[in-house]
Amino acid sequence: MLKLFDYDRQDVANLSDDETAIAVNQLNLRFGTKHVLQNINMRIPKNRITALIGQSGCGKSTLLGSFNRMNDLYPSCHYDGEIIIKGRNINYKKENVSQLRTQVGMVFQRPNPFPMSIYENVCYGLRLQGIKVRRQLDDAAEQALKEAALWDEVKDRLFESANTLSGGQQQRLVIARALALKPDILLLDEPTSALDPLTTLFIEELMAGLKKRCTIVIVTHNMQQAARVSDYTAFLHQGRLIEYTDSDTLFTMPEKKQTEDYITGRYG
Ligand SMILES: Nc1ncnc2c1ncn2[C@@H]1O[C@H](COP(=O)(O)OP(=O)(O)OP(=O)(O)O)[C@@H](O)[C@H]1O
Repeated sequence: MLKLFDYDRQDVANLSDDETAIAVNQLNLRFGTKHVLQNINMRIPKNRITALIGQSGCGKSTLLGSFNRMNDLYPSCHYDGEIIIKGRNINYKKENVSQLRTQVGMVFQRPNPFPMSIYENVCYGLRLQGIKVRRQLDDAAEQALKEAALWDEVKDRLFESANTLSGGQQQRLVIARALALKPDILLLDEPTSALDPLTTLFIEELMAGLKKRCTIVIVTHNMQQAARVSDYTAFLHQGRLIEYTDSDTLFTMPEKKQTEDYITGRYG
């Protein structure tokens, strides 16, 4: 299978702190009495793409949302264990969650541009940070739109409503909005499942380029996509991390029978 990007294969079981973007230690998460993530331990490497795969309901999105405390939005959610990002345990009660979410950006399945212009969408987070200087906003918007491979398509219509863009353009706009804040980590929750195959490939190529500047974690139901774009893949089953290794090994020589059953389509 053709990989979009070559990489030096690292052993994710033995990453040093310097090589690690996210270290998860003994993470347990419950919604009410439902134990959704069970004793998760993993290290996600910096500047690589890591895919989370598994059957519907196995906890992929919940694990992804743990990396920027999205699950805090649900009052029934309780968790313990550590998630270390840049030396800080982000599960610490006093963590500054809005600052965390600028460092750890998130893009969802359905493109969700705000009902405002293309330009204002990209500048939204910067304005919240208090940046007012027009030149600074212009430069940041241009850079983020270029990084999201959207600049050429929108540079002459920056002040039109974001709703006039196609679905694929809207998803790249949402990526640009996150990139404008210079995140260290980008979380993508099924970012292409609402897009056509060509647009999907375009976004996959974009991801391969983006990992030079940030760490990417992606939830996907599409195993071809995981095999194509990710350097590492974690397979979850009923809230447990069953197998986590480089994607070539996971998709060609999985160690666990449950992984093999899933990737060969025997269940899920
Ligand atoms: N806010 C919530 N309140 C209660 N239960 C929840 C909540 N969010 C998720 N769950 C439950 O937690 C479990 C894991 O859900 P999650 O969305 O993480 O799975 P997933 O693997 O991402 O599934 P899918 O592939 O279908 O999106 C499911 O049983 C789900 O019903």
